Amino acid sequence: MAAQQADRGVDTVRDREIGIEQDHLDQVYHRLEEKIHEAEFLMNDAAQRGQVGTPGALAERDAQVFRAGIHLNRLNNEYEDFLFGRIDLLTGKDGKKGPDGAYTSVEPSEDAVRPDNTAEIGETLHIGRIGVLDSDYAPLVIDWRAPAAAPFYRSTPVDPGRVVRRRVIRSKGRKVLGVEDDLMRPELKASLDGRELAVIGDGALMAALGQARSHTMRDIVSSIQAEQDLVIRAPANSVTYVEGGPGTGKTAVALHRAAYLLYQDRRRYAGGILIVSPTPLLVAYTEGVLPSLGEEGQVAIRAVGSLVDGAEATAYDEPAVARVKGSSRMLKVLRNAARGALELGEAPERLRVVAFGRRLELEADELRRIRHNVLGGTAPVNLLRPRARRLLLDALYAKSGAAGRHTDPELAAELRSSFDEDVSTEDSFVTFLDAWWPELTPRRVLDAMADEKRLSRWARRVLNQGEVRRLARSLRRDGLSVHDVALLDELQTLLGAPARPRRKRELDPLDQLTGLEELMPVREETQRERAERLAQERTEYAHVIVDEAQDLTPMQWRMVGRRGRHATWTVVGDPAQSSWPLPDEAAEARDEALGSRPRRRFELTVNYRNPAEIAELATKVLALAMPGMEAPRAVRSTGVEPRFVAVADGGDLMELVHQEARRLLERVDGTVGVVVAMNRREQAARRLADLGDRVVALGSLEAKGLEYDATVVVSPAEIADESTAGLRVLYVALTRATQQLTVVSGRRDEPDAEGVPDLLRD
Ligand SMILES: Nc1ncnc2c1ncn2[C@@H]1O[C@H](COP(=O)(O)OP(=O)(O)OP(=O)(O)O)[C@@H](O)[C@H]1O
Repeated sequence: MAAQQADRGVDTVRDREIGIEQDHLDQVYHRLEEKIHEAEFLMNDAAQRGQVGTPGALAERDAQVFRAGIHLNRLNNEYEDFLFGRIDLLTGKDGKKGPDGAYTSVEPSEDAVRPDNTAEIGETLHIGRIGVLDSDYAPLVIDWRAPAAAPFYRSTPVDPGRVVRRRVIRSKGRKVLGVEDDLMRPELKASLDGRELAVIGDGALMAALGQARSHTMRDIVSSIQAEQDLVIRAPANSVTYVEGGPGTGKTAVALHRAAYLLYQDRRRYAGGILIVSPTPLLVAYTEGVLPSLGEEGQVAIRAVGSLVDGAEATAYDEPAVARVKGSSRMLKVLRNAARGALELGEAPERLRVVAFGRRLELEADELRRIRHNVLGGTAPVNLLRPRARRLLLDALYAKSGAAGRHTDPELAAELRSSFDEDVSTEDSFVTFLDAWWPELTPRRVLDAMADEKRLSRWARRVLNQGEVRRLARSLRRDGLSVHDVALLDELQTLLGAPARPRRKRELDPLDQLTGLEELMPVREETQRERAERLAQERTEYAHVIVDEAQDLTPMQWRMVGRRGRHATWTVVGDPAQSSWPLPDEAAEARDEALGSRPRRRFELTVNYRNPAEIAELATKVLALAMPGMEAPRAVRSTGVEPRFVAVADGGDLMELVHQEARRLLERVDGTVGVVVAMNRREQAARRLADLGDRVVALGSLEAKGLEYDATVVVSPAEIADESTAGLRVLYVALTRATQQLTVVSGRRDEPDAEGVPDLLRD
């Protein structure tokens, strides 16, 4: 107690500054409560006068209620930092104000700084998750995405603009917990309200980076760095292409960009942003970030194995199979399969009908010719069925001898149409057509490819016998693999949509009255259901964000490309982390998906995740995997070197892994990830289950994009030897930890006396 009091005494400046921010936050909440009362009043008023109001007036009123409701919702969610930033600015060059009530000038006026290097703060802005105006329309909080908030992220001591002090405010619910300041113009003696500007703390970024990790990603809204901000706010009219090493914030930036785009042009992007993520684990890890930025239900985050309706693929193929399934060579095989699968209908050899009192027959070779003729173009197979039906009728009619019976065209046409009607309603014809030109589904064709003989025919001169055998075998397995999903999507295009019964939509009577189902917070369930329905029905998006883009195979690029044919794009990735072995082929498919839109390239260069000690070790693998490629610069160091342990002769590798995971659990507060080669993941999960849910066992391909306080990387050699891209996969595994890394080696790793495996020695 005494110590606490002493601390308080020392910290009077800090306390005073926290008090100032607390007063401001109180004002913000007070204002929001006022808005909510206003909204409630309006709501009652609207209810009372609902009978006489026009739908338009009701909509406007309800929209206001909705906006107030959203504020309330967000406040009630007790975000740790509803209000998180503040900038103190010099007076601007001109006196113009933007729509958010802040001055627009980026540069200080000429007389903002006096010759003796003193200055007055001309404007103070608070930055938060949403904008709030006071009753005189002066800004109490600026939305982080508004132009006026950009200097909070962009200003640096080298290029400070008008910013003198940049402050990060930490709060929980309605209580301000702390402040951290950065001075952008340390040479100035600036004052505010007659008092010298105080500077507290030593940087919010480091505080954020040092925090323990949980199973969900946090937003970085209070500490976005300048090079990241450039990407987040890049204009959306083209392709924003971002490369950066592990931990440079690519995923974080991609998610914040989605929120930014919605803020910029909600009408255009609402419900129409798709984020493609490599694994369901990464989806689960990241999906809380957008709600924490106030964006819920507007953006679809999908794993690449769940992009096709109804598919939830999580299984991985062995590398040799994945390599075939992902390759654009599959395109030819699938084309052949989509057409060849017509034989699955098992139609009789001949078609026999009776018309105009005569038996008419088409023989096998005639039928073959007709089918060949119908399939001549590139149209989807299912959509060719009417044409097939017509050509069959033509051939039968020709045989009937009726063609020359009338010279009068009208009579001839009448005869023909009565022939067509007779024949096409005849049971034998209907049954034959169903079997001869069956309606095909992608799943049915994919299943048909599991037959090795058939597949070998469809893959002639494209795949070799070994590839055919492995591919057919993998398709005989139960359930879909991640790579199968792109094949299904391709088949869907080749076959054309089968006629789907339209899903019945339950109508809410209020929806019909006002069209406000999106706006009413009280019917949140309906809103979410609607978003879900829209997401399911949607096949194209206004903006597509691809995370870990280096991993998309050519076939996956085609699938993703189809969802953004008219979209603008943000593509983030790191070639050094690619698990796809043929980068040139993927680049070609990517370029096709992105089309000829101009590209704006960005590079992220700072590693915010790994301490320098871990980054340095990973760089050794980078040098082997991608000689000449530069690693990002680690922003901090912990003084804790990676640890190496090797299993003793006759020892049990998983036992040692268990021991090491337990050791790390005691050393960190958050999560421990154990990364093993793919074929060990079930074994590892079983063995580590007793350590509780802070420990996660992962196959090497599942580690993509994730991070943990500490990681155990098990047998680098096993991971590196898994596939031809194995070294890059190992690089991913080694770059997941924010604090500590342990490398466990088996015999195959040829560890030296210190336990350092061959692959990680100098
Ligand atoms: N400006 C920032 N402020 C605070 N934390 C940050 C910032 N930028 C990145 N981080 C943190 O660094 C970590 C890595 O970020 P992220 O996962 O987005 O990187 P990445 O480039 O996608 O990495 P990888 O390529 O390895 O998947 C995350 O914990 C993220 O929150």
